[in-house]
Amino acid sequence: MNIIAAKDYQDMSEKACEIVSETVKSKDKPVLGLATGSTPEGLYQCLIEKNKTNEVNFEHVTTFNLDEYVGLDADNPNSYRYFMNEKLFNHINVNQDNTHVPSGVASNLEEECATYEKLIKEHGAIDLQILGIGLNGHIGFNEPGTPFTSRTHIVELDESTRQANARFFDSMDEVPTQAITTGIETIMDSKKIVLLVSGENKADTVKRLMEGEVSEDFPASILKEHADVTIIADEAALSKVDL
Ligand SMILES: N[C@@H]1[C@@H](O)[C@H](O)[C@@H](COP(=O)(O)O)O[C@@H]1O
Repeated sequence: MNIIAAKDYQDMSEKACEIVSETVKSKDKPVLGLATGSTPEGLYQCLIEKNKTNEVNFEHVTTFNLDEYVGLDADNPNSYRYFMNEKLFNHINVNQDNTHVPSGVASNLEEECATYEKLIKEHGAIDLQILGIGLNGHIGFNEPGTPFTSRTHIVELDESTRQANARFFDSMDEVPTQAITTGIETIMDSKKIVLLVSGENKADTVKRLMEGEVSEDFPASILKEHADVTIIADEAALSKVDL
């Protein structure tokens, strides 16, 4: 794993923005894997700026998001589709038809998982996958215990994950209990992975990622076995590790 130490959240976002921009510029039909959560918001803001100044063109870009809550549709402000439209897609020149987020309201969710996997395969592979990380080491919504061989599937969300994400909802009762997520193997199939981490509350998570063993108890640990992973973490997130 390649570690890039960033000064703060802004610096982390700008460094990630450079890598995404380079990937988009270097491919004819770039395929990006995108993440939600607070962590990549600064990256998306930076990409919007670069698109405005014509530095980066998203015309031929295809995107695949990692996950979606079961039961929330695109019009629900807490759905990840809504988040992506608001935070990125509505502000760049991407063809909306080429932006993919699993549907959490599909009538047959198992079928939706298989269709989503197939769609990714039809595009070859994800050139660059952006990841955040949950406090318990989850990537996408792959909670501890998820087999490393998993592909897109339905998950029961950990109580700790529901609590961590409750800040976006009016009450804990409204936080969905299930999600649809690309699997760990789906993520590992990406050609390049960039994991973003910011803030002191993730310092223990980063320490475990860097110093702990590879185990299904801590899903992100599998990233150590990928040939091209870069972690961009700010000083606060790195405060408990010796580099
Ligand atoms: N499914 C998402 C993850 O993809 C994300 O990485 C994680 C961390 O979110 P944040 O960046 O807000 O800490 O939250 C959610 O659970």
